[in-house]
Parts: sequence; C-alpha cells; structure tokens
Amino acid sequence: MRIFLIGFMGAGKTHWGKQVANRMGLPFHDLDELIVAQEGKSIADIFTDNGEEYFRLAEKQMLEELVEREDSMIISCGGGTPCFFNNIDFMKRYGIVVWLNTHVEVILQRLLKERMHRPLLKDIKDEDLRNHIIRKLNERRMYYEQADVIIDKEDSISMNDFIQTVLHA
Ligand SMILES: Nc1ncnc2c1ncn2[C@@H]1O[C@H](COP(=O)(O)OP(=O)(O)OP(=O)(O)O)[C@@H](O)[C@H]1O
Ligand SMILES: O=C(O)C1=C[C@@H](O)[C@@H](O)[C@H](O)C1
Ligand SMILES: [Mg+2]
Repeated sequence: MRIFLIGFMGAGKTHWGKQVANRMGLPFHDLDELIVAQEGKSIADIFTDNGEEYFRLAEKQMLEELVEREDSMIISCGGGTPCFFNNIDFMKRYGIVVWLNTHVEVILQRLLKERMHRPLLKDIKDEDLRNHIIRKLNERRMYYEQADVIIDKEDSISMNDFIQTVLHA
C-alpha cells in the first residue's frame, strides 16, 4: 500500500508521515528531504541557484523513482507536489492520496515560526502571511481536493482515527 500525504506548507505532512509510517510499520519517505539529499543543498538554495522549474522536475522524477522502487510506503510530499505536471493523477493511480486540510490559522501559526527554509514564503512579511496563505491555498485547492481522503482538523485527530480514516478510503 502506498500512501501519499499532500497539503499546504505547514499542514503537517512530514510530522504525520513519520509517525503514521512508524505505527503502521511502513517505510517513510519525504520528497523534500530526498531532493535535498540528492542535490546536496537546501530547498532554499535549490530555488535560488537552479530555479523553481528545476526543483519541480526533480520533485516529479523523485516521485516516479520512489513508486517504481517500492509498492508499500508512506510518502510525505512537498506542498506543491500535486499541483505540477500530472503528479496528482500519477499518485492516485499508484496509491491512496490523503489531503491534510489543516485550518489556515493553524498553518499560519506554524509558518510564522519556521518559514525561512520555505523559499516561497521567505519574502512575505508577517502581517501579509495570512492573506498570502489564503490566496495560495485557494489557487491550489482544485488539486488538493482530488485526494481520495480528506483529513480535516489534523491538529485534534488521534493517530488511530487518522489511520482508520485512511484505511477505510
Ligand atoms: N499535529 C501536529 N501537532 C503539533 N505540531 C505539528 C503537527 N503537525 C505539524 N506540526 C509542526 O508544524 C510544523 C510544520 O509541520 P510539517 O513540517 O510536518 O509541515 P509540512 O506539511 O511537511 O510542510 P512542507 O510542505 O513545508 O514540507 C513542524 O514544526 C511540525 O512539527
Ligand atoms: O508549497 C510549495 O510549493 C513548497 C513546499 C515545500 O514542501 C517545498 O517542496 C518547497 O518549499 C515548495
Ligand atoms: Mg514537509
């Protein structure tokens, strides 16, 4: 079983992916972490040195490589993964896609604390961040909504409920 976690930056994809994989005894992969390891530099540096297009291509290739390599795993995607190329269709074809539909205010509080390594946010002022998240989320919603499973309120759901919701998809 392949489970793909998608959602906005700060939605909790990496946080949940690691824990759910551990509990279910499945291998865990984080697309952002794999790209950082492959390129030998941070996401922020990849964006600066090579540009976003390069990153999106690396992201798509890494996704395809993983799927070819393993048929049972949890993959935490980057925030933009389902929104480029045919990635969302690809993931739905090869596994269960789960959207962490985390509330904007929860995302905002998390991103205010740690957004420097997220290149798409580094130039946004604190006071503009809420509106920026709302705008970007609205642009991306059409991709996220195609998920097989939607988890609302990930900040208050238990691990068991999370896993049961995914398994009953
Ligand atoms: N359910 C949760 N409870 C408490 N803290 C959380 C929860 N989910 C995420 N966090 C914290 O919020 C921050 C952002 O979460 P995380 O890194 O998992 O987001 P992400 O969806 O992987 O974002 P990105 O798309 O930028 O990789 C982290 O510091 C993480 O520890
Ligand atoms: O939402 C996005 O487009 C991104 C989210 C992060 O996970 C990284 O993949 C990168 O910072 C881009
Ligand atoms: Mg992440």
